[in-house]
Amino acid sequence: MEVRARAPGKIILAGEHAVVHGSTAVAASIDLYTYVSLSFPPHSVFHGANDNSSKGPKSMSFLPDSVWFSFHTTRYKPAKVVITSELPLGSGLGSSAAVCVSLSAAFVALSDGVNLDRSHQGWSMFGENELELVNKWAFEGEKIIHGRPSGIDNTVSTYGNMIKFRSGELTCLKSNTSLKMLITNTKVGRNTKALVAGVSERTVRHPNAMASVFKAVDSISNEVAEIIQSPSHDESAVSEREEKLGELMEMNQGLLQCMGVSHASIETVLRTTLKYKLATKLTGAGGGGCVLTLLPTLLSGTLVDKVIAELEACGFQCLIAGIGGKGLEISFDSSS
Ligand SMILES: Nc1ncnc2c1ncn2[C@@H]1O[C@H](COP(=O)(O)OP(=O)(O)O)[C@@H](O)[C@H]1O
Ligand SMILES: C[C@@](O)(CCOP(=O)(O)O)CC(=O)O
Ligand SMILES: [Mg+2]
Repeated sequence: MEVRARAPGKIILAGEHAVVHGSTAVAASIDLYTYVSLSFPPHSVFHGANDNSSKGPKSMSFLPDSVWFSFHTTRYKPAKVVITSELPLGSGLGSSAAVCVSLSAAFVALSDGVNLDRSHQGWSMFGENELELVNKWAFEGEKIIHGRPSGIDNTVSTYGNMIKFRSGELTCLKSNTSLKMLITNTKVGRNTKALVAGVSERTVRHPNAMASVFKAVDSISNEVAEIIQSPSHDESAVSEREEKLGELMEMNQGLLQCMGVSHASIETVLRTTLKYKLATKLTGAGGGGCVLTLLPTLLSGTLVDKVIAELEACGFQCLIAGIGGKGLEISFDSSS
């Protein structure tokens, strides 16, 4: 029996870092995935606890009040885990959450006591209870990688869509029109754990100033969420909405700079896109990594190509991903 799980990456439209300190943030899943395959080789032999020749869970059960697996320690069975990812790692697109979500999902799918139709062909979704369970486990995994995660990345990777998130509470945002974002990967490596710790240290040094920054970000995120959900029936309403969103992205970027998480490479992307009057902000932890540029609906394809060419000439990598799609999915293969 093999189970495959796939979980998407994400972009944060507003509120990264501040969300760790209780502010609202807005995020959307993107159509780039991390895949986990978990299989038990056929005819594998169970080993006793004192037999060190093979390690791995025979079966798992969930303790309702805890958020991690309970392994049966008396007997072991070898398992093979293969992880592949379409996401660049450590770039702000939530690869850490995607690997935690997909890995947790694979374990949940094969654990005892979970009622699933394992004969179903192709990708399928978990029920509400399983999603909640996976999200909790993935949050525990994010704690190992991020140190102090807000939970927004694992939540949007689990549930997909576009979400508003604050202190563990998520609201699904319903948008009538699509948003188009250019994602520029500066290819400057960085580490979320270190950047999140840096913001916390600055908060200790300047508690009042930082509280005001986080409050401003909270207002920005709430306004972004409102705009995303506002009806925009005609062209002028769409343009007005895009102008407001662009302005809020620029304001958010200014506040991220206040938090100390921008970078020379991010500033280069900002300057380049500003020449085309396009709004840009970093996404994720910053310090390099990926940057978002809002592409207005009426912007010509030629102009988009020109911006991309100029950014790529700086050594950056550009992509346009589908946003707000599906979250976690699983599939079973009983023949293997
Ligand atoms: N496919 C993967 N396989 C193994 N580890 C991974 C994978 N994807 C992410 N990680 C872990 O997550 C880290 C990157 O997470 P992070 O710094 O939070 O950036 P981001 O989540 O934006 O990609 C990697 O250094 C690695 O430890
Ligand atoms: C900076 C932060 O808001 C998002 C981090 O995202 P990423 O790991 O850079 O993809 C941290 C968090 O919310 O846990
Ligand atoms: Mg991460």
